[in-house]
Amino acid sequence: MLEDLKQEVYEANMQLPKLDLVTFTWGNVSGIDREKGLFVIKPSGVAYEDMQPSDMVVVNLKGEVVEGDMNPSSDTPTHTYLYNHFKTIGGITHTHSPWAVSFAAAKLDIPAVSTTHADTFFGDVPCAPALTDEQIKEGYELNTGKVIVDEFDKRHLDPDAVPAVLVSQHGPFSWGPTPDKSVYNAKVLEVSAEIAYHGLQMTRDEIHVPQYLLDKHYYRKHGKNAYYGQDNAKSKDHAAHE
Ligand SMILES: O=C(CO)[C@@H](O)[C@H](O)COP(=O)(O)O
Repeated sequence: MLEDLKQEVYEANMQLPKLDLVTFTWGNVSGIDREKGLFVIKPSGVAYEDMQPSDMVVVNLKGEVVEGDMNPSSDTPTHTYLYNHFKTIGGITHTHSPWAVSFAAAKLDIPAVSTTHADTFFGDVPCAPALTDEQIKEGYELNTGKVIVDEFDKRHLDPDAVPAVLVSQHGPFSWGPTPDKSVYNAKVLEVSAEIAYHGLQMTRDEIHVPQYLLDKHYYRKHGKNAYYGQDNAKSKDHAAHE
């Protein structure tokens, strides 16, 4: 079942060590077949060099394993929650990449301070709040997903415009239309976090990129303005400035 998707998710997971995004097994990538309502995720705790496409685990949107001999990633409840609530995404990556985790440890958003960031993320990448004791008792991974979605709802953020988040004291989750794209976004996030950290250390000045730059990059990437639909007069006005 889903052999092509297993191959695609396997190859995306193999990128994590190659891109220096993981230590040991501290990362996972999944991909979804929306028509079948099933997603594929790497097995938990298996070294990347020992992993095979056939080891990938197939999970339904209730988070139940429907095929696979190994346990799915321990972050499967979070992937499940995100696929159920962010309907446009096709792949999710989670890592413990150190620069992004440093901002998560400090409970800080990653500020948009460079075009490196703005080319991929339309604005600051939010840090979702730490889970309460009750949420942890209810189920850490499940509530990690809920905390992410609640934070995006609270900030009125479009997950396609900002395809990543930090979970306090845990680390980054990124997503995209494909597993491969979610890994790309994870790497851009890590590089952006390192740039932001150094920029913030070097000056007390305001270093956010100007809003028009975020708008411009979003327009170039999505062919529409973040705040306006295609048919809005302002978007034509905005396009005139491209
Ligand atoms: O933070 C944690 C565990 O505490 C997880 O993110 C694991 O690091 C992911 O490992 P897999 O279960 O995917 O192998």
